[in-house]
Amino acid sequence: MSIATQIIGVAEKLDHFQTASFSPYHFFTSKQWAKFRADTPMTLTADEVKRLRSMGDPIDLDEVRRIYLSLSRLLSAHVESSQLLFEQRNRFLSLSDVAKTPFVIGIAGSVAVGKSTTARILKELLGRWPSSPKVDLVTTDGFLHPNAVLKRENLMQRKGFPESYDTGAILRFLSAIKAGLPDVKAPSYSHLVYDVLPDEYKIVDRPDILIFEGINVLQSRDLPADGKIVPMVSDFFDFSIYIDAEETQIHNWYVTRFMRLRETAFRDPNSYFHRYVSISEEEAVAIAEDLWANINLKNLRQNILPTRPRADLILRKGKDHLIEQVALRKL
Ligand SMILES: Nc1ncnc2c1ncn2[C@@H]1O[C@H](COP(=O)(O)OP(=O)(O)O)[C@@H](O)[C@H]1O
Ligand SMILES: CC(C)(COP(=O)(O)O)[C@@H](O)C(=O)NCCC(=O)O
Repeated sequence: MSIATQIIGVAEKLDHFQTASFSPYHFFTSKQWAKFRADTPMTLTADEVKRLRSMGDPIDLDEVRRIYLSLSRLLSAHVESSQLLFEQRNRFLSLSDVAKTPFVIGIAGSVAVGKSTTARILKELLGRWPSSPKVDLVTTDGFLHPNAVLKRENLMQRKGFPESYDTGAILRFLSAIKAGLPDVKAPSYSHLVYDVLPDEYKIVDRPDILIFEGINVLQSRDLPADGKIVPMVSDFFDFSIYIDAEETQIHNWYVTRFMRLRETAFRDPNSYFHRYVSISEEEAVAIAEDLWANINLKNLRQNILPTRPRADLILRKGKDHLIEQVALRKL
């Protein structure tokens, strides 16, 4: 057999591993996925969905019915079984008065892919299941280093890259949450001023579920030279979701959103991007293209997309932010 034929043979075998039977995931079309909602009642109204969606995301009640009812039903099954396991373990170990720890769901994906909308819809839906009346949502942008630090370290062009976050603070926050501590503080970020808000915190007080959303939540860490084992953010997750879409789609959503923000949020004189209101449309598109190509796309390719295989569930979007395929990790 020639070397070329052998190489093709190996390539075909590798390709075979990518097919469904060798994949660690079950794949569903959105139509198949929609059937799993069974008789889950729709607990949101069209107006609530409008209020929860981010700018430019056309999600409506049909999409919630198609995708999110099945998802909230599946997640609530996971929450209930982990609560049951918690009780059984306490009985087994004769432990009493053990603080209940929140079920933590991580949501990852590119800038502008629509993580915030998914997180807010899930928060509302999950909060209406009897097993999880209290659901909190925290985004990782609050854990970014303040602009003053990023400027000093020459990292303003690396906002969103692993080194722009205070990973130690994220790990301390999640450790406190998983220890069942009351009144844990999460720092806040403002997209308007494009910076962390000093002395503004969200208090997370022993929710049933914590949704932790951000581009970086499935990232691993380099092993430190001293050989000490450091936990990863995802070590604290009970379930993780990656929101996925073609690079060209996300690029389009990012630039379109930037141009719409120019008509709205950027008009506020406090907006970090206020100076882009008075420039020409062509110049503004060029700024958005530059931010996309030099920061967010690089980050997507280098640090975000490589984490996709670590997710328990991958929601794959097509055009108009509509979910076309759902991949669920086999148990
Ligand atoms: N410059 C900005 N000014 C105001 N709001 C913004 C700005 N950039 C992003 N946002 C809003 O912040 C939220 C988070 O955006 P992003 O981090 O890109 O994640 P995603 O689009 O995946 O939710 C979205 O609701 C978005 O509309
Ligand atoms: C703040 C972000 C890094 C998103 O962070 P996340 O909420 O995912 O932690 C992102 O919105 C951002 O500001 N990126 C830098 C380039 C830009 O201005 O688009």
